[in-house]
Amino acid sequence: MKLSSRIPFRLALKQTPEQRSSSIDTYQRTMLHSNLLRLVARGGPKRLMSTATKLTTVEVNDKTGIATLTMNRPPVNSQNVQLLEDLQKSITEIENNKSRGLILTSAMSNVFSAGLDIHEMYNTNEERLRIVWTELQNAWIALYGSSLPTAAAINGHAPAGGCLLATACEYRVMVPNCRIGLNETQLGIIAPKWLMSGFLNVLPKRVAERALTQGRMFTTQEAFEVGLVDEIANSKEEALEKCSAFIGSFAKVNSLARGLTKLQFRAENIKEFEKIREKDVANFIALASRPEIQKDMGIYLENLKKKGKK
Ligand SMILES: CCCCCCCCCCCCC/C=C/C(=O)SCCNC(=O)CCNC(=O)[C@H](O)C(C)(C)COP(=O)(O)OP(=O)(O)OC[C@H]1O[C@@H](n2cnc3c(N)ncnc32)[C@H](O)[C@@H]1OP(=O)(O)O
Repeated sequence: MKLSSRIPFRLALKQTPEQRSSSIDTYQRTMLHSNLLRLVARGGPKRLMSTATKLTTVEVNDKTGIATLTMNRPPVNSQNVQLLEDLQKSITEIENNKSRGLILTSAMSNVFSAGLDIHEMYNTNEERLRIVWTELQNAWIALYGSSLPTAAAINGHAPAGGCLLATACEYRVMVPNCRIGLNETQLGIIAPKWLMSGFLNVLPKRVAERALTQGRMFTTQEAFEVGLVDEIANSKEEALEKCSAFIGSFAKVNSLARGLTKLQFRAENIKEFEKIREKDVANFIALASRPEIQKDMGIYLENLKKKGKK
């Protein structure tokens, strides 16, 4: 299955009759392929890999060779240093074990990830802020710069850092009635350029600029309509199946050629990021230490708690 051949029927209708019949044909082949993969994914024995991690698990499907990396930090997978480090360890392990692809998902029932753990940035010292931001950078680059096929099965809300992880992947499938986006401006903060790269990869510049300046959180349906997510699934299981089908679409492609091609698309963003990463840590520390930002964080945390008690 070629990626370029994944044309939904609604787009196929706008094509010439020749294009349409070829698209429908490839669409049917795609569906057949994905149904086959689903059968394999369901039936395939799963192997838990030996990750020495506390907050992530890795399961490899022996039949498909696809690894599922699950974040498991209740209640909302907020990204503390431990989770960010565990993500990196698991990604490295999946790469070293020559899995055919990586699916990122969450063990929570309604949240993919709530983004950075605000507690880790509140009332703390510069050294801790340095570690938090460096580990966020490291986790992002491990995922964004991986040559493996990557997909996110977004089985719940994905604000801020949650959206960052999802958009570092090549493909996104999301369950209904959730929200995803980079809401930084709503919080009175500015996301640095590298943090927007995944978002800018998948959205037209104009849509991305508006969403980022508004701090917009898209519903699942809205995210699908603008292309922030590629498919909607009715359940986590279906999302995992659709992600497997996406990764399976590379079955007949040379993996080295595929990986290098992917990295060529991402090289400029990665180079820019490497150039500024030290300075970016210093900027973050300066911003997060500001008394008014600290005050806002305290208020934000209080409001989250109050909302939780309602
Ligand atoms: C103003 C603060 C900003 C920080 C500024 C830092 C400096 C600048 C940096 C610049 C760039 C930043 C890049 C990335 C930033 C981030 O990722 S910041 C985090 C942004 N995340 C959010 O705004 C999401 C907040 N959470 C929610 O909206 C909801 O929790 C949810 C994800 C939609 C889930 O809802 P629900 O299932 O109803 O759960 P809740 O009841 O709301 O939450 C359960 C408990 O979890 C706590 N919690 C939620 N999110 C966080 C979090 N991000 N960090 C820490 N804790 C969180 C929540 O308080 C509840 O706690 P208890 O009441 O104690 O159970």
